[in-house]
Amino acid sequence: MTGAQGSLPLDPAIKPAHLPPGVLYRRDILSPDEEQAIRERLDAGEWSTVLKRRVQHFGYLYDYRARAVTAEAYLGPLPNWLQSLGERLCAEGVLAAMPDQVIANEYLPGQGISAHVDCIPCFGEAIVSISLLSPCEMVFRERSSARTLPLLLEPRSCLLLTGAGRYDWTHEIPARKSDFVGGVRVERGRRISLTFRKVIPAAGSNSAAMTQT
Ligand SMILES: O=C(O)CCC(=O)C(=O)O
Ligand SMILES: [Fe+2]
Repeated sequence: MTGAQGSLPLDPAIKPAHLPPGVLYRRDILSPDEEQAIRERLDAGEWSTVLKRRVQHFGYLYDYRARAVTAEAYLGPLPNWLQSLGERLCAEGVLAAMPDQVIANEYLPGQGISAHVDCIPCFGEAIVSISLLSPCEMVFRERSSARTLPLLLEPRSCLLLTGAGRYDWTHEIPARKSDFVGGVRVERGRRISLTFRKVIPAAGSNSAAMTQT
């Protein structure tokens, strides 16, 4: 456990019973101005098209095929703006340790990410995803049962995965153009997420039982 869990204020609208254990959700970690500044920075950078969705990797390159982060994958320190965001996550008690790897994911309406557990030997326990621009639903599935829990990720919100929510539940973003939330259809637009992780040194390849997209 990170020890950070207790200090992250839970969003009062999201009851803990509606989230897997170890998963915390918080709105408005970014201001609308910061959100736009991040979008501009990313769009000024180079989006990779190796996957169906576009991605940018910072700190370390994650090898989706080998499911590994090797020492050769080191790209250099996080750029200042991501370093500052990582420091803010630590200062606000979301993360206990500075992240050193960030992946920006872009999802156009109809795009998603299939059910997976983030690479266990590659990354530490705490994983944070910050959402930008458009809402979309994330679905958690308990690996030992058929239980599923949906969570609407709103723009500028922050999601923390630790403990069972990190290891014993998969998470996915269904590839849809809209989501039904509380009986209301919510259209998706272009969404960007920033996922913050800490690389485990000399990480090997992941176990065959895991999927990482
Ligand atoms: O887009 C997100 O919020 C989640 C991304 C994700 O699960 C991942 O990169 O492993
Ligand atoms: Fe993930």
